[in-house]
Amino acid sequence: MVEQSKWLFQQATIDMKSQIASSYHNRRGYYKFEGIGYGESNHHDDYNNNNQDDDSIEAFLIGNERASQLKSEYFQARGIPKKVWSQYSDCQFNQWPSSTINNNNNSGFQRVHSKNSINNNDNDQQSTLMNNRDQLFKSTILKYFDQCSSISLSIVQLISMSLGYKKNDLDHLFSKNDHTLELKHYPPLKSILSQQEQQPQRQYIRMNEHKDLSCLTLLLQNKRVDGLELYDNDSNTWIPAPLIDDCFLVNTGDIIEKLTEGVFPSTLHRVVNNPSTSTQSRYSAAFFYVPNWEKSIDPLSSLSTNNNNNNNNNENQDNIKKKIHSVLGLPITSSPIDHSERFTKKTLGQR
Ligand SMILES: O=C(O)CCC(=O)C(=O)O
Ligand SMILES: [Fe+2]
Repeated sequence: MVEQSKWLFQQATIDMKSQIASSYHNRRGYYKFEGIGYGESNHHDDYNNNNQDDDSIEAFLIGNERASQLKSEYFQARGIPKKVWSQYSDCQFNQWPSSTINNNNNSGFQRVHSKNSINNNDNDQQSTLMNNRDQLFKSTILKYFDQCSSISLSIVQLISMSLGYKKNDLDHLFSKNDHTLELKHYPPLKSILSQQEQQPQRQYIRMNEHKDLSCLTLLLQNKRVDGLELYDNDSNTWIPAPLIDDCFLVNTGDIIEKLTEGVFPSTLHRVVNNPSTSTQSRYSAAFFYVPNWEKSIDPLSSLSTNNNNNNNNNENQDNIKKKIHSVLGLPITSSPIDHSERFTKKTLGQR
């Protein structure tokens, strides 16, 4: 996975990244954001700025590849024919880096990789190699997405059993695998490095403290470059999360806190710049495991009373909807909640 991140963030050119740039209508794809300290400005349009001194964090976001199925209830309720679901602006779709669409359009990606080409034959070979590289990226990421989905389901099932409920009591919430995977690249901080010469021990915040609005987050970090810190409520201190080879870090999010009525509280965390690794890039892959967008999020304990307690369910649904919308700063509408909205770049500075 880290190899795939390195390929996308380090080898793809600005042109290639801009072709898969996320937008207001489709937040999936590539974008940059300012994560340091309290800087909340987003560099949404800054992929055109190829400034080597840019300290912004780069991100690439995908969701379930079968995007149009995720909101089937929504489309059906509005009588929208299935064949046009994928064209609706409500439908987010994955954007994959592709050298094939770039081959003949003089893209930066092709230019970089054709530098050593001597003749057309070489160019063809280069294209084939690049095609294979794109496909490897896509297949690895999609496989990783699927594997994270199954691991997360197993963890949720363990949580359910640990609280005395049936193993499969929560399964229905996740039947569509409507999750989000976000790769991130924290480049070495040029601006901070110069300040560090004066204060070598000082730590800098690269992503502000926040709780994830997911059920669970599986976090993969590259070896040796740590930086994640968790807040310990007992000692009121930040504790660095040690890097353990071949292990995920599993963060609990707001939704599991709601489902378990606080038994599994949402973890407050942040990313800092470890002074000893300031000169290195940090890569992370955060998999946000969330319920299907149309599901209401009710405490597990309400399962037995669900059938005769509809008013209460609506109240719970309204409360979580208000919470999500207040975090996002979005208007409250009568549409079902799109849980994945909270991972947009708009929220990153605030989390
Ligand atoms: O990059 C990391 O290690 C953490 C990222 C994170 O907390 C998030 O994206 O919510
Ligand atoms: Fe997070």
